Amino acid sequence: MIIKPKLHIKVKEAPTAETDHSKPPLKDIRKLSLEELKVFFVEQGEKAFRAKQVYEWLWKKSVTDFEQMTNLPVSLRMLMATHFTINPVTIAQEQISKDGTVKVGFRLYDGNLVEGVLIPTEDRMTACISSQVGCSLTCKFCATGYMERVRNLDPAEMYDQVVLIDRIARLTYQMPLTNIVYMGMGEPMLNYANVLKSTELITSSEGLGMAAKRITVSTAGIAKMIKKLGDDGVKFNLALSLHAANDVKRNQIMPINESNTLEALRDALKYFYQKTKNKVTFEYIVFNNFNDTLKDAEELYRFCKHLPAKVNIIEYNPIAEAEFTNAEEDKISKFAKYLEDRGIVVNIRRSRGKDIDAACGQLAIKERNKE
Ligand SMILES: C[S@@+](CC[C@H](N)C(=O)[O-])C[C@H]1O[C@@H](n2cnc3c(N)ncnc32)[C@H](O)[C@@H]1O
Ligand code: SF4
Repeated sequence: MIIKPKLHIKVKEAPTAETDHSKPPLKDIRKLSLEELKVFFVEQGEKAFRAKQVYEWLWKKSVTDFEQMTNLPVSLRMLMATHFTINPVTIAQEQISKDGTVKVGFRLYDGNLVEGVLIPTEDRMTACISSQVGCSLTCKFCATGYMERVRNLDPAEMYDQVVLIDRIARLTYQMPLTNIVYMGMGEPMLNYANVLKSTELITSSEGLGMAAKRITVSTAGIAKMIKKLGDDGVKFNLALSLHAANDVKRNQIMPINESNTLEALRDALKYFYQKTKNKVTFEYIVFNNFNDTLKDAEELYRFCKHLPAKVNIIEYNPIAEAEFTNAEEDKISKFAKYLEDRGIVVNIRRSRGKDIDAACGQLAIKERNKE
Protein backbone atom coordinates (compact mmCIF):
# COMPACT_ATOMS: atom_id res chain seq x y z
CA MET A 1 0.00 0.00 0.00
CA ILE A 2 1.52 3.34 -1.06
CA ILE A 3 0.56 6.33 1.00
CA LYS A 4 1.52 9.74 -0.27
CA PRO A 5 2.25 12.81 1.92
CA LYS A 6 -0.38 15.35 2.85
CA LEU A 7 -1.09 18.16 0.44
CA HIS A 8 -1.26 21.77 1.52
CA ILE A 9 -4.36 23.61 0.53
CA LYS A 10 -3.67 26.88 -1.17
CA VAL A 11 -6.42 29.34 -0.35
CA LYS A 12 -7.29 31.51 -3.31
CA GLU A 13 -7.91 35.24 -3.08
CA ALA A 14 -11.63 35.54 -2.44
CA PRO A 15 -13.56 36.60 -5.52
CA THR A 16 -15.97 38.63 -3.41
CA ALA A 17 -13.58 39.58 -0.61
CA GLU A 18 -13.34 43.10 0.68
CA THR A 19 -10.63 44.74 -1.41
CA ASP A 20 -10.37 47.90 0.68
CA HIS A 21 -8.15 46.57 3.47
CA SER A 22 -8.49 49.79 5.51
CA LYS A 23 -12.06 48.76 6.48
CA PRO A 24 -12.81 45.62 8.49
CA PRO A 25 -14.94 43.16 6.48
CA LEU A 26 -18.65 43.30 7.25
CA LYS A 27 -20.18 40.49 9.29
CA ASP A 28 -22.46 38.01 7.51
CA ILE A 29 -25.96 38.84 8.75
CA ARG A 30 -26.76 35.12 8.80
CA LYS A 31 -24.45 34.72 11.79
CA LEU A 32 -27.13 36.51 13.85
CA SER A 33 -29.93 34.60 15.53
CA LEU A 34 -33.50 35.88 15.28
CA GLU A 35 -33.15 37.33 18.78
CA GLU A 36 -29.90 39.10 17.90
CA LEU A 37 -31.48 40.50 14.77
CA LYS A 38 -34.37 41.88 16.87
CA VAL A 39 -31.93 43.55 19.26
CA PHE A 40 -30.08 45.10 16.30
CA PHE A 41 -33.26 46.57 14.81
CA VAL A 42 -34.51 47.94 18.12
CA GLU A 43 -31.11 49.55 18.79
CA GLN A 44 -31.34 51.19 15.38
CA GLY A 45 -34.79 52.60 16.16
CA GLU A 46 -36.61 50.09 13.94
CA LYS A 47 -39.53 47.83 14.84
CA ALA A 48 -38.64 44.40 16.28
CA PHE A 49 -41.03 42.61 13.90
CA ARG A 50 -38.69 43.48 11.01
CA ALA A 51 -36.34 40.81 12.30
CA LYS A 52 -38.79 38.04 11.47
CA GLN A 53 -39.33 39.40 7.96
CA VAL A 54 -35.59 39.60 7.34
CA TYR A 55 -35.04 36.15 8.81
CA GLU A 56 -37.58 34.72 6.39
CA TRP A 57 -35.84 36.35 3.42
CA LEU A 58 -32.48 35.04 4.60
CA TRP A 59 -33.45 31.43 5.27
CA LYS A 60 -36.75 30.42 3.72
CA LYS A 61 -36.19 32.44 0.56
CA SER A 62 -32.38 32.25 0.61
CA VAL A 63 -31.80 35.68 -0.91
CA THR A 64 -28.21 36.62 -1.60
CA ASP A 65 -28.61 40.41 -1.58
CA PHE A 66 -30.46 42.90 0.64
CA GLU A 67 -31.90 44.45 -2.56
CA GLN A 68 -33.97 41.31 -3.07
CA MET A 69 -35.95 41.91 0.16
CA THR A 70 -38.57 43.74 -1.82
CA ASN A 71 -41.28 44.08 0.84
CA LEU A 72 -38.95 46.07 3.11
CA PRO A 73 -38.44 49.85 2.93
CA VAL A 74 -35.36 50.89 0.95
CA SER A 75 -34.01 52.69 4.05
CA LEU A 76 -34.10 49.42 6.00
CA ARG A 77 -32.31 47.53 3.25
CA MET A 78 -29.66 50.27 3.19
CA LEU A 79 -29.28 50.14 6.96
CA MET A 80 -28.57 46.41 6.78
CA ALA A 81 -26.18 46.83 3.87
CA THR A 82 -24.08 49.35 5.80
CA HIS A 83 -23.74 47.02 8.81
CA PHE A 84 -23.74 43.56 7.27
CA THR A 85 -23.09 41.48 4.23
CA ILE A 86 -24.45 38.14 2.93
CA ASN A 87 -21.82 35.60 1.96
CA PRO A 88 -23.67 33.08 -0.19
CA VAL A 89 -22.09 29.85 -1.35
CA THR A 90 -21.91 29.70 -5.15
CA ILE A 91 -21.55 26.87 -7.63
CA ALA A 92 -18.04 26.77 -9.14
CA GLN A 93 -18.32 23.47 -11.01
CA GLU A 94 -21.04 20.99 -11.85
CA GLN A 95 -20.55 17.58 -13.44
CA ILE A 96 -23.24 15.06 -14.25
CA SER A 97 -22.40 11.40 -14.30
CA LYS A 98 -23.72 8.76 -16.70
CA ASP A 99 -25.75 7.36 -13.79
CA GLY A 100 -27.37 10.75 -13.11
CA THR A 101 -25.29 11.64 -10.05
CA VAL A 102 -24.39 15.33 -10.00
CA LYS A 103 -21.15 16.43 -8.39
CA VAL A 104 -20.94 20.08 -7.38
CA GLY A 105 -17.89 22.15 -6.48
CA PHE A 106 -19.01 24.92 -4.11
CA ARG A 107 -17.06 28.16 -3.83
CA LEU A 108 -17.09 29.76 -0.38
CA TYR A 109 -16.83 33.53 0.16
CA ASP A 110 -13.11 33.29 0.98
CA GLY A 111 -12.26 31.34 -2.18
CA ASN A 112 -12.15 27.86 -0.63
CA LEU A 113 -13.78 24.98 -2.49
CA VAL A 114 -15.86 22.19 -0.96
CA GLU A 115 -17.88 19.44 -2.59
CA GLY A 116 -21.43 18.23 -2.61
CA VAL A 117 -23.23 15.52 -4.54
CA LEU A 118 -26.83 14.97 -5.66
CA ILE A 119 -27.61 11.27 -5.71
CA PRO A 120 -30.89 10.45 -7.47
CA THR A 121 -32.30 6.98 -6.87
CA GLU A 122 -35.70 5.50 -7.64
CA ASP A 123 -37.45 6.83 -4.58
CA ARG A 124 -35.00 9.42 -3.22
CA MET A 125 -33.11 12.59 -4.00
CA THR A 126 -30.19 12.67 -1.62
CA ALA A 127 -27.81 15.59 -1.09
CA CYS A 128 -24.38 14.80 0.26
CA ILE A 129 -22.81 17.91 1.79
CA SER A 130 -19.48 18.97 3.32
CA SER A 131 -18.94 20.19 6.87
CA GLN A 132 -15.29 21.34 6.75
CA VAL A 133 -12.75 22.58 4.22
CA GLY A 134 -10.34 19.62 4.21
CA CYS A 135 -10.15 17.28 7.20
CA SER A 136 -7.71 16.75 10.05
CA LEU A 137 -8.33 13.02 10.42
CA THR A 138 -6.02 11.57 7.72
CA CYS A 139 -7.98 8.40 6.90
CA LYS A 140 -5.72 6.61 4.45
CA PHE A 141 -8.37 5.66 1.88
CA CYS A 142 -10.06 9.07 1.64
CA ALA A 143 -9.02 11.88 -0.73
CA THR A 144 -10.03 14.52 1.83
CA GLY A 145 -7.70 12.86 4.35
CA TYR A 146 -4.80 13.98 2.14
CA MET A 147 -5.75 17.65 2.43
CA GLU A 148 -5.08 19.73 5.48
CA ARG A 149 -8.05 20.97 7.44
CA VAL A 150 -8.40 24.65 6.56
CA ARG A 151 -11.51 25.63 8.49
CA ASN A 152 -14.96 24.68 9.66
CA LEU A 153 -17.98 25.59 7.58
CA ASP A 154 -20.50 27.82 9.27
CA PRO A 155 -24.18 26.79 9.47
CA ALA A 156 -25.17 29.02 6.55
CA GLU A 157 -22.51 27.41 4.34
CA MET A 158 -23.95 23.95 5.00
CA TYR A 159 -27.50 25.23 4.58
CA ASP A 160 -26.60 26.86 1.24
CA GLN A 161 -25.22 23.58 -0.11
CA VAL A 162 -28.58 21.96 0.62
CA VAL A 163 -30.53 24.80 -1.02
CA LEU A 164 -28.34 24.73 -4.14
CA ILE A 165 -28.48 20.95 -4.49
CA ASP A 166 -32.24 21.10 -4.02
CA ARG A 167 -32.44 23.58 -6.92
CA ILE A 168 -30.40 21.22 -9.10
CA ALA A 169 -32.71 18.31 -8.15
CA ARG A 170 -35.83 20.31 -9.03
CA LEU A 171 -34.37 21.54 -12.33
CA THR A 172 -32.85 18.23 -13.42
CA TYR A 173 -35.32 15.71 -12.02
CA GLN A 174 -38.41 17.82 -11.22
CA MET A 175 -38.21 16.47 -7.69
CA PRO A 176 -37.20 18.14 -4.41
CA LEU A 177 -34.58 16.73 -2.08
CA THR A 178 -35.82 13.97 0.18
CA ASN A 179 -32.66 13.20 2.18
CA ILE A 180 -29.45 14.85 3.34
CA VAL A 181 -26.24 13.11 4.36
CA TYR A 182 -23.25 14.85 5.96
CA MET A 183 -20.81 12.64 4.06
CA GLY A 184 -18.90 15.18 2.00
CA MET A 185 -15.60 16.71 3.02
CA GLY A 186 -14.76 16.98 6.71
CA GLU A 187 -15.58 15.44 10.06
CA PRO A 188 -18.94 16.75 11.31
CA MET A 189 -18.18 15.91 14.95
CA LEU A 190 -15.19 18.27 14.86
CA ASN A 191 -17.51 21.08 13.79
CA TYR A 192 -20.18 20.05 16.25
CA ALA A 193 -21.99 23.28 17.12
CA ASN A 194 -22.20 24.50 13.51
CA VAL A 195 -23.38 21.13 12.21
CA LEU A 196 -26.13 20.98 14.83
CA LYS A 197 -27.15 24.56 14.08
CA SER A 198 -27.33 23.73 10.35
CA THR A 199 -29.58 20.73 11.03
CA GLU A 200 -31.82 22.95 13.16
CA LEU A 201 -32.10 25.45 10.30
CA ILE A 202 -32.82 22.70 7.76
CA THR A 203 -35.54 21.19 9.95
CA SER A 204 -37.11 24.36 11.36
CA SER A 205 -40.26 25.85 9.89
CA GLU A 206 -38.32 29.10 9.41
CA GLY A 207 -35.85 27.19 7.23
CA LEU A 208 -36.53 24.25 4.94
CA GLY A 209 -38.88 22.37 7.25
CA MET A 210 -37.40 18.94 6.46
CA ALA A 211 -37.92 16.06 8.89
CA ALA A 212 -34.85 15.30 11.02
CA LYS A 213 -35.28 11.59 10.18
CA ARG A 214 -34.30 12.50 6.61
CA ILE A 215 -30.87 13.66 7.75
CA THR A 216 -27.86 11.41 8.43
CA VAL A 217 -24.66 12.67 10.00
CA SER A 218 -21.65 10.44 9.42
CA THR A 219 -18.63 10.35 11.71
CA ALA A 220 -15.24 8.67 11.70
CA GLY A 221 -15.87 8.12 15.42
CA ILE A 222 -15.21 10.66 18.18
CA ALA A 223 -16.59 8.95 21.28
CA LYS A 224 -17.01 12.08 23.40
CA MET A 225 -19.03 13.83 20.70
CA ILE A 226 -21.22 10.78 20.04
CA LYS A 227 -22.16 10.87 23.73
CA LYS A 228 -22.84 14.58 23.42
CA LEU A 229 -25.25 13.86 20.54
CA GLY A 230 -27.07 11.58 22.98
CA ASP A 231 -27.14 14.27 25.68
CA ASP A 232 -28.40 16.80 23.15
CA GLY A 233 -31.19 14.38 22.16
CA VAL A 234 -30.67 14.81 18.43
CA LYS A 235 -33.38 13.45 16.15
CA PHE A 236 -31.28 12.86 13.03
CA ASN A 237 -29.66 9.54 12.12
CA LEU A 238 -26.08 8.72 12.94
CA ALA A 239 -23.66 6.70 10.80
CA LEU A 240 -20.28 5.47 11.97
CA SER A 241 -17.57 4.91 9.35
CA LEU A 242 -16.24 1.70 10.78
CA HIS A 243 -14.34 -0.10 7.98
CA ALA A 244 -12.64 -2.48 10.44
CA ALA A 245 -13.88 -3.97 13.70
CA ASN A 246 -10.41 -4.73 14.97
CA ASP A 247 -8.27 -2.00 16.59
CA VAL A 248 -5.01 -3.03 14.91
CA LYS A 249 -6.52 -2.81 11.42
CA ARG A 250 -8.59 0.26 12.12
CA ASN A 251 -5.55 2.11 13.48
CA GLN A 252 -3.81 1.46 10.17
CA ILE A 253 -6.45 3.10 8.01
CA MET A 254 -8.12 5.52 10.45
CA PRO A 255 -5.59 7.06 12.86
CA ILE A 256 -8.44 8.58 14.92
CA ASN A 257 -8.98 5.04 16.22
CA GLU A 258 -5.79 5.28 18.30
CA SER A 259 -7.47 7.75 20.66
CA ASN A 260 -11.07 6.54 20.09
CA THR A 261 -10.83 2.79 20.31
CA LEU A 262 -13.57 0.39 19.26
CA GLU A 263 -14.45 -0.20 22.90
CA ALA A 264 -14.83 3.53 23.53
CA LEU A 265 -16.94 3.87 20.39
CA ARG A 266 -19.16 0.94 21.33
CA ASP A 267 -19.79 2.46 24.78
CA ALA A 268 -20.52 5.85 23.24
CA LEU A 269 -22.94 4.33 20.72
CA LYS A 270 -24.76 2.39 23.44
CA TYR A 271 -25.12 5.63 25.38
CA PHE A 272 -26.34 7.41 22.22
CA TYR A 273 -28.95 4.71 21.63
CA GLN A 274 -30.15 4.76 25.25
CA LYS A 275 -30.66 8.51 25.06
CA THR A 276 -32.15 8.85 21.56
CA LYS A 277 -33.47 5.40 20.58
CA ASN A 278 -31.97 6.12 17.13
CA LYS A 279 -30.50 3.11 15.34
CA VAL A 280 -26.94 3.54 14.14
CA THR A 281 -25.66 2.65 10.67
CA PHE A 282 -22.17 1.20 10.31
CA GLU A 283 -20.40 2.08 7.08
CA TYR A 284 -17.98 -0.58 5.91
CA ILE A 285 -15.85 -0.64 2.76
CA VAL A 286 -14.64 -4.16 2.00
CA PHE A 287 -11.06 -3.49 0.87
CA ASN A 288 -9.29 -6.15 -1.14
CA ASN A 289 -6.90 -8.19 1.03
CA PHE A 290 -7.36 -5.95 4.04
CA ASN A 291 -10.69 -6.46 5.80
CA ASP A 292 -12.46 -8.90 3.46
CA THR A 293 -12.27 -12.30 5.19
CA LEU A 294 -14.95 -14.13 7.16
CA LYS A 295 -12.85 -13.47 10.26
CA ASP A 296 -13.27 -9.75 9.57
CA ALA A 297 -17.01 -10.34 9.12
CA GLU A 298 -17.10 -12.18 12.45
CA GLU A 299 -15.36 -9.27 14.17
CA LEU A 300 -17.86 -6.89 12.61
CA TYR A 301 -20.73 -9.08 13.80
CA ARG A 302 -19.33 -9.12 17.34
CA PHE A 303 -19.03 -5.35 17.28
CA CYS A 304 -22.53 -4.60 16.06
CA LYS A 305 -24.54 -7.30 17.80
CA HIS A 306 -24.59 -5.16 20.96
CA LEU A 307 -26.68 -2.50 19.27
CA PRO A 308 -29.78 -2.27 17.09
CA ALA A 309 -27.87 -1.31 13.99
CA LYS A 310 -27.52 -2.00 10.31
CA VAL A 311 -24.46 -2.30 8.10
CA ASN A 312 -24.01 -0.42 4.83
CA ILE A 313 -21.34 -2.00 2.68
CA ILE A 314 -20.07 0.88 0.54
CA GLU A 315 -18.31 0.36 -2.76
CA TYR A 316 -14.89 2.01 -2.76
CA ASN A 317 -14.12 4.79 -5.21
CA PRO A 318 -10.35 4.43 -5.74
CA ILE A 319 -8.28 7.59 -5.31
CA ALA A 320 -4.91 8.59 -6.76
CA GLU A 321 -3.34 9.14 -3.33
CA ALA A 322 -3.43 5.50 -2.13
CA GLU A 323 -3.63 2.01 -3.53
CA PHE A 324 -6.79 0.60 -1.99
CA THR A 325 -9.22 -1.36 -4.14
CA ASN A 326 -12.56 -3.05 -3.60
CA ALA A 327 -12.71 -6.69 -2.71
CA GLU A 328 -14.13 -8.94 -5.43
CA GLU A 329 -17.92 -9.23 -5.74
CA ASP A 330 -17.88 -12.82 -4.59
CA LYS A 331 -16.02 -12.00 -1.38
CA ILE A 332 -18.35 -9.08 -0.67
CA SER A 333 -21.41 -11.31 -1.12
CA LYS A 334 -20.01 -13.93 1.26
CA PHE A 335 -19.12 -11.21 3.75
CA ALA A 336 -22.66 -9.81 3.61
CA LYS A 337 -24.23 -13.27 3.85
CA TYR A 338 -22.20 -14.07 6.98
CA LEU A 339 -23.72 -11.03 8.68
CA GLU A 340 -27.25 -11.57 7.34
CA ASP A 341 -27.25 -15.19 8.51
CA ARG A 342 -26.70 -13.83 12.01
CA GLY A 343 -29.59 -11.39 11.83
CA ILE A 344 -27.73 -8.22 10.88
CA VAL A 345 -29.45 -6.01 8.28
CA VAL A 346 -27.00 -5.39 5.44
CA ASN A 347 -27.32 -3.03 2.47
CA ILE A 348 -24.81 -3.15 -0.34
CA ARG A 349 -24.41 0.34 -1.74
CA ARG A 350 -23.07 0.65 -5.28
CA SER A 351 -20.72 3.54 -5.91
CA ARG A 352 -22.31 6.42 -7.81
CA GLY A 353 -20.72 8.85 -10.22
CA LYS A 354 -17.52 6.88 -10.74
CA ASP A 355 -16.89 8.65 -14.06
CA ILE A 356 -16.92 12.09 -12.39
CA ASP A 357 -14.65 11.58 -9.36
CA ALA A 358 -17.60 11.44 -7.01
CA ALA A 359 -15.58 10.22 -4.01
CA CYS A 360 -15.47 13.09 -1.60
CA GLY A 361 -12.39 15.27 -1.92
CA GLN A 362 -11.42 14.05 -5.39
CA LEU A 363 -12.61 17.15 -7.18
CA ALA A 364 -11.09 19.58 -4.68
CA ILE A 365 -7.78 17.73 -4.63
CA LYS A 366 -7.57 17.87 -8.45
CA GLU A 367 -8.31 21.59 -8.42
CA ARG A 368 -5.54 22.10 -5.87
CA ASN A 369 -3.06 20.07 -7.86
CA LYS A 370 -3.65 22.35 -10.85
CA GLU A 371 -2.58 25.44 -8.86
C1 LIG B 1 -16.01 11.39 3.39
S1 LIG B 1 -16.64 10.84 4.89
C2 LIG B 1 -17.26 12.33 5.65
C3 LIG B 1 -17.94 12.10 6.96
C4 LIG B 1 -17.05 11.68 8.11
N1 LIG B 1 -15.83 12.36 8.14
C5 LIG B 1 -16.83 10.18 8.10
O1 LIG B 1 -15.69 9.76 7.95
O2 LIG B 1 -17.80 9.45 8.28
C6 LIG B 1 -18.15 10.01 4.40
C7 LIG B 1 -17.99 8.55 4.07
O3 LIG B 1 -17.25 8.40 2.86
C8 LIG B 1 -16.38 7.30 3.01
N2 LIG B 1 -15.31 7.42 2.01
C9 LIG B 1 -14.21 8.18 2.06
N3 LIG B 1 -13.48 8.03 0.95
C10 LIG B 1 -14.15 7.17 0.16
C11 LIG B 1 -13.91 6.61 -1.14
N4 LIG B 1 -12.83 6.94 -1.83
N5 LIG B 1 -14.81 5.73 -1.64
C12 LIG B 1 -15.92 5.40 -0.94
N6 LIG B 1 -16.20 5.90 0.28
C13 LIG B 1 -15.32 6.78 0.83
C14 LIG B 1 -15.95 7.43 4.45
O4 LIG B 1 -15.40 6.27 4.97
C15 LIG B 1 -17.26 7.76 5.12
O5 LIG B 1 -17.99 6.58 5.43
S1 SF4 C 1 -13.22 9.59 5.87
FE1 SF4 C 1 -14.14 11.31 6.93
S2 SF4 C 1 -12.84 11.61 8.73
FE2 SF4 C 1 -11.69 10.34 7.34
S3 SF4 C 1 -10.42 11.79 6.22
FE3 SF4 C 1 -12.30 11.44 5.00
S4 SF4 C 1 -13.63 13.07 5.62
FE4 SF4 C 1 -12.04 12.96 7.16
